[in-house]
Amino acid sequence: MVEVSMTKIKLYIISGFLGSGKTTLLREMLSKWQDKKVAILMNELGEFNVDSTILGEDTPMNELLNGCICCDLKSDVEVQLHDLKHRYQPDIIIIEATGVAHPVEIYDACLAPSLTSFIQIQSIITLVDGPRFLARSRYSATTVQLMEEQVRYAHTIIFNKTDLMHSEEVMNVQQQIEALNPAGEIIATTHSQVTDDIFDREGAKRSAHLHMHHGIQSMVYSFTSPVDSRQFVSWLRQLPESVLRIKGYIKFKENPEQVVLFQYSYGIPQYEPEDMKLPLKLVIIGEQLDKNRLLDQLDLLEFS
Ligand SMILES: Nc1nc2c(ncn2[C@@H]2O[C@H](COP(=O)(O)OP(=O)(O)OP(=O)(O)O)[C@@H](O)[C@H]2O)c(=O)[nH]1
Repeated sequence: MVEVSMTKIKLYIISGFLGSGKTTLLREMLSKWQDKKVAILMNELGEFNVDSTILGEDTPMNELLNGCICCDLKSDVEVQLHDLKHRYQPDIIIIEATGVAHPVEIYDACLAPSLTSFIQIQSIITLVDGPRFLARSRYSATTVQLMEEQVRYAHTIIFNKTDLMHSEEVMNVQQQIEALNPAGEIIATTHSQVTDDIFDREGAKRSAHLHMHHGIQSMVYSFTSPVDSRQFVSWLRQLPESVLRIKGYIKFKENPEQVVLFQYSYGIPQYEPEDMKLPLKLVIIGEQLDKNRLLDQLDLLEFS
C-alpha cells in the first residue's frame, strides 16, 4: 500500500561546501517567502551559530550545533523536525546543512518513517562556490569527492560567486557541473540571487516535477501484515544498485508480534527488535527508482 500524500510541510535542504553562499541563499529565500510561514533548521559544526544572529530573532529556528547533521546528529533531525512542526506549524522548513554534509545522508535523515506523513522533501539545493570548485584539485581526494557528490545528488545547483570568475571559467565550471549532474537544474548566480521563478508556486511545482523524474528520490510502502523473511531476503538480493537506502519497521511471519527496525545501506541489511508498536512502513531511497516495479514486488511480498 503506497502512502497517500496530503498537504505536507515542504522541506528544502540547502547543501554546499563551506563558504559557498548557503546563508546568503537562505536570506534570499526568506525575503521571497515573506507571505509564508517558514521555519529553519540550522546545523553548525561549532558550538555557536553565527548565521542565526545574521538571520535575526523573528525567524522560527531550531539549531543542531556541535556536529554534522549527516553523521552524529542524524537522529536529532527527526526530533527537531517534529518540534518545528508542533511549535510553529510552518508551510515550509529549510535546512541549512554544514559545508561538509553529504546530501544523501541529509535526505536520509529527513525520511525517518515518523516524518513521512507530514514532510514532503521538495528539493535538495546545492550551492557551488565557482572559484573554489574550479580549483578543487588542490584539496584532498575525500574533499573533492564530497564537493562533487554535493553536486551530483542535488535537484537544483546554484553556481555562485560568478562575479569572481572570467567568462571562460564560468563556462568551464558550468560544463563540469552538467557532466556530474546532467539532469539537475543549474542556475549561475552572484550572491545567491535567484529569480523569483524558482521559489514561487510555479517554481515549486517545477521543482517537484523534476524531483519525480531525476536525481535522488524516495517512496514509502506500508505493510498491513507480517511478511515471509526468506522472500524478503530474496527481494533484497535482487535490488539494483540505484537503491541506496531502505529503513523502517517490518514484521516477519516467523515471529508475527515482533516489530523489527530494518535498515539497508549500500547493500548491507541490519535487523533490530523494536519494543514499541510502530507503524509498519518502509522508506526506500534511491536514484531513478522504478517505483512501479518496487511497488509490485512489495505487494507480492505482502500478499503471497
Ligand atoms: N564575491 C562574492 N561573495 C559572495 C557571494 N555569495 C556569498 N558571498 C560571500 O561569501 C561569504 C560566505 O557566504 P555564506 O552565505 O555565509 O556562505 P555559507 O555557505 O553559509 O558559509 P558556511 O556556513 O561557513 O559554510 C560571505 O562573506 C558572503 O558575503 C558571491 O556570489 N560573490
